[in-house]
Amino acid sequence: MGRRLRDGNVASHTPQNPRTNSCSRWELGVCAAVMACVSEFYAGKCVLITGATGFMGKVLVEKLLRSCPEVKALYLLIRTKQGQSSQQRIHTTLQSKLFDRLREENPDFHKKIIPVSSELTQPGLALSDEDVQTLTQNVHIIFHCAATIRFDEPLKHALQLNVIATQQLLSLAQQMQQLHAFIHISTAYANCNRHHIDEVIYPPPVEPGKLIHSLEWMDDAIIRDITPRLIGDWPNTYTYTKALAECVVQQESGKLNVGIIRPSIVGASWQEPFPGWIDNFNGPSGVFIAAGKGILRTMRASNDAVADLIPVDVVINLTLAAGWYTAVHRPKSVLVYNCTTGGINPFHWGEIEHHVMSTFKRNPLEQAFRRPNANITSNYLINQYWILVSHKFPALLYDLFLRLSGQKPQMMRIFNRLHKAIGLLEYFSSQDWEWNSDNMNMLMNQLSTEDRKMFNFDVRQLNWPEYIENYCIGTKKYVLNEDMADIPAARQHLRKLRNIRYTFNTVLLVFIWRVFIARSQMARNICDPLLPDLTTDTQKLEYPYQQNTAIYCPCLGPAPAHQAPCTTVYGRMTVYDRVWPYDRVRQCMAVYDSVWPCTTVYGRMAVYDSVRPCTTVYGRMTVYDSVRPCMAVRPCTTPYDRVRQCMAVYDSVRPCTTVYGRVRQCTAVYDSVRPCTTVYGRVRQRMAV
Ligand SMILES: CCCCCCCCCCCCCCCCCC(=O)SCCNC(=O)CCNC(=O)[C@H](O)C(C)(C)COP(=O)(O)OP(=O)(O)OC[C@H]1O[C@@H](n2cnc3c(N)ncnc32)[C@H](O)[C@@H]1OP(=O)(O)O
Ligand SMILES: NC(=O)C1=CN([C@@H]2O[C@H](COP(=O)(O)OP(=O)(O)OC[C@H]3O[C@@H](n4cnc5c(N)ncnc54)[C@H](OP(=O)(O)O)[C@@H]3O)[C@@H](O)[C@H]2O)C=CC1
Repeated sequence: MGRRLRDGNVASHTPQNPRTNSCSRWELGVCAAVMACVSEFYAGKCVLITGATGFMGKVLVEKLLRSCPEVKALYLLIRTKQGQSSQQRIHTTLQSKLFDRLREENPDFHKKIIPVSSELTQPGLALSDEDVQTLTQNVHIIFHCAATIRFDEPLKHALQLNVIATQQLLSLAQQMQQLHAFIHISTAYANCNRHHIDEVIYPPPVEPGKLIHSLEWMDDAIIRDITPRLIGDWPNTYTYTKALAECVVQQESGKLNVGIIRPSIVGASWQEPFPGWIDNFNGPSGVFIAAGKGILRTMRASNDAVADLIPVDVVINLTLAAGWYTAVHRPKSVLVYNCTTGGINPFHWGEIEHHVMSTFKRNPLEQAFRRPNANITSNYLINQYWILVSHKFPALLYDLFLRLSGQKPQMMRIFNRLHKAIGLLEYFSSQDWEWNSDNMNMLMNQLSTEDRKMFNFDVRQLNWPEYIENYCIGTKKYVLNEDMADIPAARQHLRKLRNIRYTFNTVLLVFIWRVFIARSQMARNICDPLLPDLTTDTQKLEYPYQQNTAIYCPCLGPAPAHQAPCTTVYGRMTVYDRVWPYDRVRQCMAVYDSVWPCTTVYGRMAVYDSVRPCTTVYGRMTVYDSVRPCMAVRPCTTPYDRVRQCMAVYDSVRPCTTVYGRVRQCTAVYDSVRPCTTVYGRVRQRMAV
């Protein structure tokens, strides 16, 4: 148990009423020792909440109204947005599925909600005088959740909302006559430039007042240029301004009772109001969805790094309990609560990957782009390779398909956005931090048995595989609004995708084999010995070339004597094209065949000799042999087999083991034709003779 002093040092913390189950009757006179102190504390209280239309704000409003039904009023500071007033916006927010359980239990819950129009980035929070008066007279507890959580927010705007608005809210709080507690929601990553993070407010990277003053006169372009220098060790403007906000809270808290909650990565609900509730793409949710849709195949993350996820209901339960504790026990200094799981019940990104993939295979998302199969790696190059092969290449192909079918290409655009988003998250998934959570434990010990159940934030009980499964299903149901009844159709779609993949892979393999491997001697040298030699001993004796050709023609049988496969120009050209796509040779052979199509080896040799009598072993043997084995060996019916057969014959003349040697061997044949300055000229000449 430790209390933090304003100078950031840790001191031993003794609650002002150090009883077991210390529900303090003496300060606010609200509860009995084993009763639900927290909910009774909120009875009759007016609570001000900022950020109530946001992810955490909504869960806070719901939980407060459901578990503290005697709360008097909730003042929600909401800005007008997209032409909707704060009243209309809260009305829309309350329609969310999140409030279904509350609607059932207490249909009149909305009567306690009082929307107050407020733009937090404006002077005086843009509150009307009347609203200021109402708030200063009535509010007992403030929960400040509003913030910009975008990692790419321009520094000036992030500062305005996360720091200046906090400052203004604190000065409004100072005017409040009945305020018991001010709870500020920060983030566990406010000090992510450190590896070990205690529950203290660390010295700010820069004096917030000075920075605010400097940025006031600078134009946006200058600020953009100096932002990387200003934020230094912090990965983005969000974490940087959250660190400054903590400092502002400490500086401006005066006599207020202040608590700071630092959640790590807030995920879907664990238990309340129902498992798996989530309504946005932030943090890991977007990554899970992208992986479930089969779009995301690779991401940089460390398998062994702790994934410090924390369910949103855990954060809200802790926040409400901290509100109670701060008001009742009035710690002398700002108390910071690191609300994390890593130190208590660690789970790793590698395990998360496994459970996310297995859940989405069992409960597929609709209209997946590919079968879910994402892998994380900490290696930059491997990740880049997979981005190229598994992201960009399929995106290009799909866009090509869309273009050809008259639609607008979109896949590359989606991938670019995804890469931007995951690029911003990688900092958090590639390393881990150690957070001290003494104050969270202390607060748990302060709760009555009843409260521990009602405001449960004991993450030791969290069963990760179950939680991740509910989380993934939650993204399907509440973010993508997909119906669970349609899962069989989604599975069918995955099966279709699998068949398409098998077909595509087979075609690709054949293509690669024919275009690259079949032309590479090195690859053949590797592959050929692996193929079986099915030649019988008799065949070997009868026809020595079969020893060379057998391995290329595994289904050898005695060939009919008259068989002469090289009978067409096309077949002949194909053979040459495969061996060496050299236009002149093709031309020559085409000319020969068109002049005198030969069906026997002797005939062919005669043609050859009529153009240029072969005087070299290479030239002679190669031409002769390339024809001869074809006549004896039957099963080589494809051009590809034929080429291999020919090459085997070449090898029998002078086996080559290097690519270079191979090329030379081939060119020896061509060279015997080459002395003609032009082939046509030569042939015409010869023909004339
Ligand atoms: C299976 C693999 C398993 C391995 C998993 C590994 C996972 C690692 C996860 C690490 C998470 C670390 C989080 C650290 C959090 C720090 C905690 C906090 O305090 S603070 C809390 C954390 N704060 C944050 O997480 C904020 C991070 N987000 C941002 O900063 C910005 O949204 C942005 C820069 C990413 C995109 O900006 P911009 O290009 O202007 O685009 P818009 O904003 O306008 O949105 C465009 C579209 O994209 C959608 N979408 C949004 N986010 C994601 C996403 N992550 N992804 C995908 N999609 C996303 C969005 O819904 C929208 O859809 P639509 O409406 O068009 O259909
Ligand atoms: N989500 C997470 O993973 C984590 C969040 N946190 C902290 O929790 C808090 C809540 O986060 P979360 O709910 O996820 O964030 P959301 O982005 O979901 O919600 C932000 C809220 O702030 C409000 N807001 C933003 N700008 C203004 C403005 N100018 N005037 C009035 N209201 C404004 C938004 O209102 P509007 O609807 O009008 O935009 C919205 O209600 C933040 O302080 C964040 O730093 C900490 C750790 C992790």
